[in-house]
Amino acid sequence: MLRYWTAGESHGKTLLALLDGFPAGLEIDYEMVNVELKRRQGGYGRGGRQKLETDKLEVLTGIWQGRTLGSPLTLQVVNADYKLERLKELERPRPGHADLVGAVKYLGSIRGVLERASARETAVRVAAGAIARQLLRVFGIETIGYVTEIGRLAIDTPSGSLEEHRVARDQSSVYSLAPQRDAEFEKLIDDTANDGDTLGGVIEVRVEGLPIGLGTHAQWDRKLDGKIAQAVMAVQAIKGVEIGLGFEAARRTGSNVHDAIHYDPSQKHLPSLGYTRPTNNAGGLEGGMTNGQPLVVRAAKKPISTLRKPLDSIRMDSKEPQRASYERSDVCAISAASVIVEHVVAFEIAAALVDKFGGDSVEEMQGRYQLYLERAAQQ
Ligand SMILES: Cc1cc2nc3c(=O)[nH]c(=O)nc-3n(C[C@H](O)[C@H](O)[C@H](O)COP(=O)(O)O)c2cc1C
Ligand SMILES: C=C(O[C@@H]1CC(C(=O)O)=C[C@@H](OP(=O)(O)O)[C@H]1O)C(=O)O
Repeated sequence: MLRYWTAGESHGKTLLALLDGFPAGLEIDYEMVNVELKRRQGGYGRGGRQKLETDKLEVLTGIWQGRTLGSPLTLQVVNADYKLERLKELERPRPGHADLVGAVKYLGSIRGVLERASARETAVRVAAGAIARQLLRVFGIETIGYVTEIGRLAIDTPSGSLEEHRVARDQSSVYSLAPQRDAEFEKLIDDTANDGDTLGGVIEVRVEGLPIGLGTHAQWDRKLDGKIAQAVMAVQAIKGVEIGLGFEAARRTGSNVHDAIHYDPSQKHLPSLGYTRPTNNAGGLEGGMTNGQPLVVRAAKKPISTLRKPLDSIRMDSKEPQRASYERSDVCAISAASVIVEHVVAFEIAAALVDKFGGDSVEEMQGRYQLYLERAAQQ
């Protein structure tokens, strides 16, 4: 079983991720991970913190001569802005952040809660996901995440190859697939910031090259749609997850939702084994299992909670009404969230891949993967 946990506070010494169950024999590409860490730090609308940080991956355990050993991997991203001991308590909880509930629940301080609730923690989730993506690549599985909506402004997803999408996304200051519309989005973010307000948006993640049969229908907590939904929903500020048509499927009749099944023997050698679907409304998952089509996941992110023009709140000590606290903050972090969601989805796919083809090493997994494709093609 491949799984991970993270540790670390936003302004603490360091952030750690502990990956257990990662197979032996993968050569870790640090540069690829660092590119994703940098991308997560970027996107138009980020606050001052990102000028202080230059996130870099360190691997503390589980590798020898650059390759994974099959023993637990510990990933580290050090915080440049380490100042936790000097930081003061926040007196007025920010609506939408973990401040109020956390301080009540833990019978403690707002500071002690916000430090861990903060999305700074996602740096190591991206590192874990980027290493998972390197495992996926061995099996020809590729991922991308991009922004499709910011506030009320939307962009249709153009059809194109993953590679074309990557080029477009990497040219866009907001990580959309339509860099020519950046100015519109930047203006919206600037105007909102000038009003002392914040923005959220919608992200889409695509995964291509998936074989039929990752995940299972057999037990509720092993269904891959459920696992993906949990991983995505557990990203800070994500409030909705859709797979394929998602909520739109509820509004259509069955014949306008379900993807017809065709067969093309010339595609028998592909991971989709020759089964073709003229549409992909299911978003690549049926019965909690991958169906050989691209996985399409969307996530809705709420606006940032810390407002320069704060909402009503109270003082925790006296309970008298006061505006919520304000401290340095992002105005819009949807672009960063697109990187995070891509990587948490990638991790779940890698975990499902290890579940199905797992052995102790990548080489063993490859052997089992080939055997499965050969046998499944005879069904
Ligand atoms: C990439 C990213 C950056 C974020 N930056 C901020 C921020 O600067 N200020 C803030 O108040 N919330 C920020 N958030 C959102 C909070 O972390 C989040 O709302 C909070 O932890 C409460 O959790 P919940 O929204 O999931 O309920 C950010 C979220 C993400 C994904
Ligand atoms: C540090 C990151 O995001 C932080 C997420 C965050 C929050 O409350 O979630 C609050 C801000 O922290 P700070 O007060 O230090 O500026 C963001 O900058 C990061 O993504 O690397």
